[in-house]
Amino acid sequence: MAKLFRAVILGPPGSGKGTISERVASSFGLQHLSSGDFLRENIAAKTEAGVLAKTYIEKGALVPDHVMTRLMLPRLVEMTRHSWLLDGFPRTLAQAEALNSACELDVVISLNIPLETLKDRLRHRWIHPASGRVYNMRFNPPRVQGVDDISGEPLIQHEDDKPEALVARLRHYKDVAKPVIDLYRAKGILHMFSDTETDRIWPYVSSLLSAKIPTDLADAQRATTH
Ligand SMILES: Nc1nc2c(ncn2[C@@H]2O[C@H](COP(=O)(O)OP(=O)(O)OP(=O)(O)O)[C@@H](O)[C@H]2O)c(=O)[nH]1
Ligand SMILES: Nc1ccn([C@@H]2O[C@H](COP(=O)(O)O)[C@@H](O)[C@H]2O)c(=O)n1
Repeated sequence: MAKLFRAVILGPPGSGKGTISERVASSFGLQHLSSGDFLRENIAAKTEAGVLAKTYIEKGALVPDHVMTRLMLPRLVEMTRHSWLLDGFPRTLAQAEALNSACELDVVISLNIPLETLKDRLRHRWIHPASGRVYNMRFNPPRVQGVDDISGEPLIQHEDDKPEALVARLRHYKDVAKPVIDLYRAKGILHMFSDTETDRIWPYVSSLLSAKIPTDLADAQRATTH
């Protein structure tokens, strides 16, 4: 069986992790696990972790490391037989060390996007909660404003995308992300991408993964996901 491929995508809120992760999943057949979406699923299901996490997310704060690790690592065990791309976790050094003790990563992608670009993107982000489909009134608008293209259900904006919560998220992200980025740079697996447009970053991410993911694995993964 071809060696499985494990990757992480890092970046501040609004940097395009979800957008690029969907393209990676579609192009290379990796399973995309978004920690933010998984948290929101747990919040909606009123699980113990979800109820606790909600109190932090509403304040634009990070969920404590032990809660995130206890939530994410068992989910990764369920995905043991798949190649995957992890989005939004790890967010802190403690989370990165917990992840590193559980599995070996092949690639870490880090998105470096200007602050004003992030603010503008999140101001115009609309989401269909049930599916997690993400829209942007300037980048990928829905056919009908405020309505999900597939289900016809209403779109919402995340509370923590609102400007007052966003400033806290962005300031805090910088403080906690640096040691994580330094850790993966020291491991020699960090690949940093900087631009204001996802469409300009994507070709470089795609080339990197094409070089790193064994062809037989990519073909096998695509076959299972299409
Ligand atoms: N204008 C513009 N919007 C973009 C671009 N790339 C992504 N977006 C939009 O910007 C918003 C943020 O993109 P996401 O992919 O959700 O970013 P993220 O890093 O996953 O954000 P979090 O979930 O908050 O961590 C979404 O509404 C995207 O549709 C781009 O190149 N230009
Ligand atoms: N490792 C993480 C991941 C997420 N959070 C909290 O969830 C919110 C939404 O996450 P997105 O990836 O969709 O932005 C985020 O703002 C954090 O409050 C976390 O605490 N730790």
